[in-house]
Amino acid sequence: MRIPVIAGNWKMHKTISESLDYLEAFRTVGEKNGVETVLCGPFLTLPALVEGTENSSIGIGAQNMHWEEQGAFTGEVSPSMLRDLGVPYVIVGHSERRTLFGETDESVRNKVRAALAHDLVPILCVGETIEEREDGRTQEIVRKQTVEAVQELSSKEMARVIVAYEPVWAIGTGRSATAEDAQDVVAFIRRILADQFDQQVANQVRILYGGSVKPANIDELLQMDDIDGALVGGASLDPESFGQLVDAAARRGNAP
Ligand SMILES: O=C[C@H](O)COP(=O)(O)O
Repeated sequence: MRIPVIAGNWKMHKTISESLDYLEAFRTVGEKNGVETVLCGPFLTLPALVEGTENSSIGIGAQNMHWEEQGAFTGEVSPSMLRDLGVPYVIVGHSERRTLFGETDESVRNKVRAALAHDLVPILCVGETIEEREDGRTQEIVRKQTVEAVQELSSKEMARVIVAYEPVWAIGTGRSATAEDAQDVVAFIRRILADQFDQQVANQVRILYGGSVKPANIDELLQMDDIDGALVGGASLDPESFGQLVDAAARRGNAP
């Protein structure tokens, strides 16, 4: 059985002291058996988040990293720096990185490989824009982004990757994909993984949905066979609502 994942992406929100206040409130609601809970804060908050979640099951993630070990890359953070800090997860290829910061399929591939080589779990984001969806190109885009990112991995490496399907038009817009539409694309990603690797690997990989996930729509999303959790932006900023999402995943995990 795939363990559900609820990952919060704070994006460029929260100072160190705000992060600590958040943890104070979240620690009691965020730890649930059978759910992998992850908080991805801005780089500066990561040491406080790692320290503040010691002896808890809450995992901490970065929102980006460079793929090189070290070098003349002003402003960048390397995988070994994250590892050294005790950060186990990293978001890779978020659409905001792709569209606002020029991230390419090639850099995403390099980052996925580097994350795995440093024993970090990459949360690989893929998803189409509204124009691509309206042109009927969702599958083409999602296939390209997925294949380009994972094509050089071994099956063992692939099984450790978490994939997040995030249609760009649903991010921060309040307009979530319907659970059925999200399921269709997530199932399609699983078929791509079966083609690229094998069915066993495809069955193992956790695939999340992201895009305007909130307490009001999480249950229907989690009822879908192939959706193993959520990558959450806005609703992860409030410990109460993020806790409700974790609760929903715990209920799903406990369901017969
Ligand atoms: O990484 C998270 C996604 O971009 C979703 O953001 P959102 O929940 O605010 O739509």
